[in-house]
Amino acid sequence: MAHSLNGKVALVTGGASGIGACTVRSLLEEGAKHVAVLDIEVEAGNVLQNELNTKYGENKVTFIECDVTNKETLVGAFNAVQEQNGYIDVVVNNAGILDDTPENFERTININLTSLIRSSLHSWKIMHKEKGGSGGTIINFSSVAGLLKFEAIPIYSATKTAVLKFSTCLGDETHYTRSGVRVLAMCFGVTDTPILENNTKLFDETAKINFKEFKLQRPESAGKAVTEAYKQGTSASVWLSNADEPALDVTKDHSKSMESALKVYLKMQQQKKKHQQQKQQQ
Ligand SMILES: NC(=O)C1=CN([C@@H]2O[C@H](COP(=O)(O)OP(=O)(O)OC[C@H]3O[C@@H](n4cnc5c(N)ncnc54)[C@H](O)[C@@H]3O)[C@@H](O)[C@H]2O)C=CC1
Ligand SMILES: CCCCC/C=C\C=C\C(=O)C/C=C\C/C=C\CCCC(=O)O
Repeated sequence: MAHSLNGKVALVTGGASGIGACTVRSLLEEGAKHVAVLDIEVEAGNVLQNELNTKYGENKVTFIECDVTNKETLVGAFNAVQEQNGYIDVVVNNAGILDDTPENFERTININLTSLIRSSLHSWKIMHKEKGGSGGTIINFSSVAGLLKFEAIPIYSATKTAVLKFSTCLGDETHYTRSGVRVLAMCFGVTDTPILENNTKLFDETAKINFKEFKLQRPESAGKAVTEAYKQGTSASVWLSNADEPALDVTKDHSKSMESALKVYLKMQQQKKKHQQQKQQQ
């Protein structure tokens, strides 16, 4: 059965830029009644809110300044959205960073995994049919780094693998039957967003990739894939959004994702090897 976004209230963490902002746009395109954007980037959040309220009508989007790692602020933001809209039907846990430096790896885990779990469990509590809720959907952002092996980013990859496992367990049919809470996982291939600018903060400097040489996925394709997965996905399903191709359900066959993703990443591996050889020759 296809699910509809018409009239739904959604909350997107880290929704002020990149894939999150494109997800906000796609949710509104699909008829969402209201979208709350939680982010630490106040200027970008306000600009997005104003732009989309002009386009779609007053009070369609609310920006809330929120660091997802702060428990009180996160729960406060959920409460504010519930008070304003009566309910939250869809939670998109998008906020994430890629910083595998030894100095900052704990923040990467905290944002990408701990806060995502906290947000999911809070959403679960609100939406759970046996706890007074009416069901809903949680969409958690993993990555091709949760499906394939990218040795240059071990910490980021660990968080994304854990997100994948957490989401497929929480969304399992045994839970879904009772909770009415669908949990989906999205795996994106490399997508052209500000996260690439932090490509300098790598675990291993020799792995530096020049992304300018590749045709990267457009963030709009990733945002569209999120709403496609929302419409079609069963609970605990895993979706791949790579190279601007339509969203692909890879729950049963992760090798499909390999097939699609490897075309791009084999080329990256070659570039990396060349870079390493050049360094050795210096
Ligand atoms: N761009 C890519 O190639 C891929 C991205 N992803 C995932 O998609 C998600 C979004 O990434 P992008 O849009 O690419 O990055 P981005 O850097 O454009 O967006 C991330 C957003 O999260 C916000 N954010 C960061 N820390 C936060 C915090 N503590 N509290 C609240 N908001 C916070 C940022 O301000 C920003 O608006 C991340 O989870 C990322 O891991 C997954 C696969 C590929
Ligand atoms: C090596 C750092 C890549 C930085 C790219 C920026 C963001 C990507 C976020 C993702 O979730 C995508 C996941 C993996 C990166 C894909 C390819 C990098 C290849 C790295 C390698 O082979 O060494």
